[in-house]
Formats: sequence, C-alpha cells, structure tokens
Amino acid sequence: MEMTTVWAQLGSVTATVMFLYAMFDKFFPPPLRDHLLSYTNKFTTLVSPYVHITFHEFTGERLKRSEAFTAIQTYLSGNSSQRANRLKAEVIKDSQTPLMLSLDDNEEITDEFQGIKLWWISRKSTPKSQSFSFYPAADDRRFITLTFHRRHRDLITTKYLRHVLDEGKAIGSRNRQLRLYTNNPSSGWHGYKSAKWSHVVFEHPATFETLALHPKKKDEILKDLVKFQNAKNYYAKIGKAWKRGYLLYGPPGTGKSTMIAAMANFLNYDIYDVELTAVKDNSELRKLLIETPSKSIMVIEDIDCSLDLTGQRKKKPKETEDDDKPKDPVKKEEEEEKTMSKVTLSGLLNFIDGIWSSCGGERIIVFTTNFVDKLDPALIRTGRMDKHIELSYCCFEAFKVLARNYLDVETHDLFPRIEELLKETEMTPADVAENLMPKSLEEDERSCLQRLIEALETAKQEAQKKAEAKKKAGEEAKEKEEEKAKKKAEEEANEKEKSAEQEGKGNKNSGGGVTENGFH
Ligand SMILES: Nc1ncnc2c1ncn2[C@@H]1O[C@H](COP(=O)(O)OP(=O)(O)OP(=O)(O)O)[C@@H](O)[C@H]1O
Ligand SMILES: [Mg+2]
Repeated sequence: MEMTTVWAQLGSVTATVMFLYAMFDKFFPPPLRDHLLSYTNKFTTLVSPYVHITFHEFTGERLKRSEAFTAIQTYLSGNSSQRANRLKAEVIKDSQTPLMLSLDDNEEITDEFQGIKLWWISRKSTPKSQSFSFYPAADDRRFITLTFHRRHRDLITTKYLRHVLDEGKAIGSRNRQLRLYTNNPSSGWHGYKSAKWSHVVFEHPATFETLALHPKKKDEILKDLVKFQNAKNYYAKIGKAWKRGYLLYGPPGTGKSTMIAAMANFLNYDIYDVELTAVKDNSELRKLLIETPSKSIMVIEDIDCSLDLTGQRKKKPKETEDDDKPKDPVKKEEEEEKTMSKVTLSGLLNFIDGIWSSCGGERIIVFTTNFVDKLDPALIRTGRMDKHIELSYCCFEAFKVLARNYLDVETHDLFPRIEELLKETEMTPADVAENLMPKSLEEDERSCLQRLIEALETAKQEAQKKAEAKKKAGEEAKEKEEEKAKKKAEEEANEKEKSAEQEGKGNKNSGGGVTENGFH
C-alpha cells in the first residue's frame, strides 16, 4: 500500500475519532467527556502524524465574532454546498444571498491544495458550567478544525490559510449587502447598545453605466478608482496611507450624490455619511472616524455649508439677531455650549492628513459642494483632495445616457434638435431626467423628447430674458452711475467757481490792505 493512501486512511481515522468526540458531546455528561477526551487526545497526538488547527467562532473576552472563522465558513460554504451531506442553512443579515449553506455541526469536508489533501470538520461544544439557560443553543461554542499532515505544516500554515482567508473574505464582500451609515449624536454614544453609527441597507441603484456624464470623464474616473483599488502595494512602497480624496463640485442636481452611490456600488464599499452638524467638536469627529473600517467611503456633503472660511461653524442668523436682548441664563449657557462645541477646519484637516490616515487603508473620502470658490484653499489643495471632479450641466453625451436609461432609445430624429438646444442652454441632468420620464404608461418616447425640447426652449428663452434684464439693469446702473458722476462733476465745478469768486474778492481786499500797508 502506498504511503499517501496510508496517510489518507489515517486522516479518515482521525476524522472518525473526531466524529466520535462529537458523539461524546451528545451521550456523555461534560465532566466524563472531558476526562475521556484528554486521554484520547494524548493518545492520538502520540501516534498521529496529523496536525489540527482550531478556529473558534468567538474570540477574546468580549466574545467578538472571529473574522477568521467567518472567512473560513464562507470559504467552505462554497465547497460544502456541493460536497457535504449535511448542511446548515442560515439567513444572513445584509447579504445578497438570502441563504448561506454551511457545514452542519460535526460534518466533515475535504479540500485539496497543491495536491495536498486536508480535512475540515465543523464542531460545537457546550460550556462546562451547568448553569441553566432558557436558550441552550445560545451557549454552544462552535469551532472549525483543520487537519493535515505535519509534513505540510509550513505550506498550510502560510500559503493555504492565507488563500482560504482571502478567498473567504472576497466571497463575503461580493455577497455582502452594502450599508449606508450615518453618525449618531454623541449623547447616545454611551451605555448599553451604544453606537456611534447607525446603518440601513444601501440599495441605491446608481451605477457608472446609468450616470449621465461625458464618456471621457466617466472613463477617467473609473480608471482612477480601479487604480486606487489595486494600489495597495504601490501606496505601501511610496509610504503613503492607502486613501484617496475626491472633491465633487457643481450646481444642484448635476449628480454629485448619484456619483457617490455609483462609486460605492462599483467598489463594493460601505458609505459613511458624516453629518457634521451632529458632531460637537474635533475630538468627537476623531472618535467617529476611528470607528470606520477599511473599504469605506466617507462622505461629507455640502462642505461649504458645514464649515466656513475661517474654519468655524457658521453662526445661525438668529444668534446674531438676538444679541442685544437680555437672555435666560440657562438658554445662554446652552447657546454658549453650542457655539463653543465646534468642528473646525483644522480639525477636519488633521483628520484627513493625520489620525485617519494612519488607521487602516483602502478608504475614500468625498467632499461635495455647490460653490467650489467658497472653499478654503487649505481644504482642497493637492494631496488632500487628490481629484477634483466638476459635475456640470447636461451635455449631449450625458443626455444620450439618460435617454437610454429612461426611454430605451439610442437614437431618434429629435436628437439633433436636442443637441443644438443643449449647446445653447444650461439644464441640469436632474431636470433633463425629469422631463424624459414618461408621465403615464401610454406616453411614448416622442412625446417625452418633445417635452424636453419644450422645456429646453423655455429655459433658453428665460435665460435670454434674464440676460436681457441683466444687461438692461447693467445699462441702467451705468446710466445712473454716469448721471451721478456728471452731477458730482457739476457740483464740484460749481464749488470751484464759488471758491474762485470768493478768493477773487478776498484778493481785492487783502491786496488793497497790502498795498495800503505797503504805502504805509
Ligand atoms: N449625472 C447624472 N446622471 C444620472 N442621473 C442624474 C445625474 N444628475 C442628476 N441625476 C438625477 O437627479 C437626481 C438628483 O441628483 P443628485 O442628488 O445626484 O444631485 P446633486 O448634484 O447631489 O445635487 P445637490 O447639490 O442638490 O446635492 C438624482 O436622483 C438623479 O436621478
Ligand atoms: Mg447631493
């Protein structure tokens, strides 16, 4: 008999022994079972050339679910659903696959890596304490054991396990349902079940395919994202934190928020939407950000409204209006606290460059604004926000994407007119989309396109009227200015004339005096 066959058989024997262990769980009381196990363990270690590695479901004092266990379970679920005889079906929260099939307790599955055979066994143990529980299943501790020949120890403990963990994590993140997080006010951060972030399942359908943007620009952004995602080693090599900042700017309704959703769907990252108004100060901001994991997009929308140029939070107009009135002391204190508790620009900058950079990688930060000129240059200088993306009014290329999305049309005889109008007038993709959307089931594409043409023509006329009114107002203001200047000039001339006359009279008098004096 070949050696490999012998080892394989020994492996099966081990697996059988482990299966018997599992049976002990059922039929022997815990103290007796432990006794028996300790002896059989000693015996098998002595004679077996096999190594066993155990991965427990929960680790640490706080019984945190082990990432390794989850990754292995996910990795095995792919294999086990086809090969194992007894499977366990679980509904996984926030997952795209409604049911995850994994090895049932005490079930074994074999795997092969570079021609080496390995055994995975899923097991569970009941804690030694005999305390009564209404939910016995909740006390069970699950673990998975990997068995392999000691000859392959190096290869298995390094390469194989890395492969299993990477593969498991990759499958997990592919199946994972994305989440949209938002920060809780700090008053709810303490106590039982406290959390800094709340989340909902993120189901925004936006993708780069449906995003109305010039294809060139879209391509550039996509390439940038892919490059970032694959650049782990590059960032490590150049000694920079693996993060990238995007500043999206443009008028309302041009697709800034939609692009963030498309980015999250493309990268498979969760979104952490920071509501700065709920953050009391820089230290709270830091605490919040430290709690964000890698593979996330941190979003701060309308940054110009959250921070002003001096770096202080904008004062509400009310605060300044009531300044003169006598204040209720309690209210005053509250107000003072409000004005004292601020996130400053420097706090935000420190977070971007400092603390946050150093905690983990693979993160994207996105700022959005309607007014890029209002932002502090310190906030948007290169290196801080790596890429500035302008989202502007709808161009013809962007319109074609919307026409495809909303009407399923690639080309139409009304397209040339729309192209012409889009060159002449400014309309946001949001407004174009609104006009393209059929208002009833019967409405056909021609009617929708016609509506858009009418809206564009109206917008063009309004823009012309506005331009004319502006021109007129400008001319009137200029006329007024000129009239004012003319009046002023006239007044000044009159003034001069008057003073010259006065001087003339004075000269006569004083000259006479001098003369008189001179004659004296
Ligand atoms: N470029 C675009 N591509 C596809 N849809 C768009 C685009 N721009 C706007 N839309 C549509 O218009 C709606 C509003 O867009 P969005 O919220 O992304 O605008 P925004 O730039 O974030 O505006 P704001 O500055 O007001 O936050 C979206 O729900 C989407 O349907
Ligand atoms: Mg928005």
